[in-house]
Amino acid sequence: MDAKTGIASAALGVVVGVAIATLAATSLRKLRCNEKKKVKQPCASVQKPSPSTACSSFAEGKKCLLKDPTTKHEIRFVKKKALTPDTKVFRFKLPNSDEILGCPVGKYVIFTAIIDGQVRTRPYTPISQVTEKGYVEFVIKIYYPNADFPRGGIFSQYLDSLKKDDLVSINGPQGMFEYGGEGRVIAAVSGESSSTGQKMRETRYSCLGMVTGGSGITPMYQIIKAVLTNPKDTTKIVLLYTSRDDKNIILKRELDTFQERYDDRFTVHYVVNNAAKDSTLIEGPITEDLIKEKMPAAADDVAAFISGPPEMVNFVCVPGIDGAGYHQDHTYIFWYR
Ligand SMILES: Cc1cc2nc3c(=O)[nH]c(=O)nc-3n(C[C@H](O)[C@H](O)[C@H](O)COP(=O)(O)OP(=O)(O)OC[C@H]3O[C@@H](n4cnc5c(N)ncnc54)[C@H](O)[C@@H]3O)c2cc1C
Repeated sequence: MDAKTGIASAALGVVVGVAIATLAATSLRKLRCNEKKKVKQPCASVQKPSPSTACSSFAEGKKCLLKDPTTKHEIRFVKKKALTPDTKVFRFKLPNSDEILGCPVGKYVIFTAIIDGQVRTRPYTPISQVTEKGYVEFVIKIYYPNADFPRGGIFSQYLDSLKKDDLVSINGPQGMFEYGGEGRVIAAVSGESSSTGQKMRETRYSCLGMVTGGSGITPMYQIIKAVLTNPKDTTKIVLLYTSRDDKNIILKRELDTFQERYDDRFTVHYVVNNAAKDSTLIEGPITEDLIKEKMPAAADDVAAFISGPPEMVNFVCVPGIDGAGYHQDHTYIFWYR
């Protein structure tokens, strides 16, 4: 498969891709990931045996709900809290209080529900710590009806209508790669899912450059949290995050707190398409040039992570990261659709 078109994900046609090529550079950034001299292949890709399924790579003896990617489990809706005008944190209880979900950092689960008599499925990315017992949280954007979309989003509105103690069905984990801690990215070779026990490639990075937009922040946030809250993890992160306007920046408070607390390791650049008059943020739209300017300089120990709406991913992020010189082996795309 063409690296730039991504990789077809197994069960539900969720397309995740790995992209990019060639050389280039970057310019001024607050956080510099490449202060050390660039060394050829400092963290070269290492072929490793499959980390097998679900919990094994991070749970160490913990009891997991998700043991194989296709089995469905019911989780119970507990509560939700608004983050922005159309985004909420949803909290669900796992069947047993002594078990963890079993979804590695960077992966997602599939929700299934019967809505208006039809079986519907959608992927969502947990944002709670992977070691959290008894519950799981998701940040979900609700697509409310508007003039352009009179029905709005089917599944997100269904989730928004859940009452306390309602059950929803999930299965997983799904996804092409996971963040294994201390800079390690574990990716399936040849586009196969790691959940199938396929051959894996593990690469260690000292820096992650992330480009994302809207609810595409969820996998990035989970990785950022995993990196920064692990005292053994010294990986640096630069996040370029685009939103509709100043009020619709999902998880901004949490990201700002991370930046204050870990300013030597984490930098976030917010880009807003309709900036408020007094906005101090970068005025959008996000462009290839902005990506080249803000991303860490490409190197073998620097990875590019991309997620967001497909138009942004395809027409801005991929060309931008490509132009910044990231090699396809070091570029990981969560393809939202
Ligand atoms: C791997 C992966 C992980 C994901 N993780 C998350 C996550 O953690 N959190 C999250 O919120 N989403 C996530 N998504 C997106 C999610 O799966 C759904 O696509 C999303 O919730 C929309 O589903 P829906 O059924 O509500 O909309 P649909 O009914 O599928 O609507 C289809 C499309 O219509 C358009 N639309 C409808 N109403 C509006 C509106 N009011 N304004 C603008 N456009 C509109 C949108 O383009 C929308 O995507 C993820 C997607 C992928 C592929």
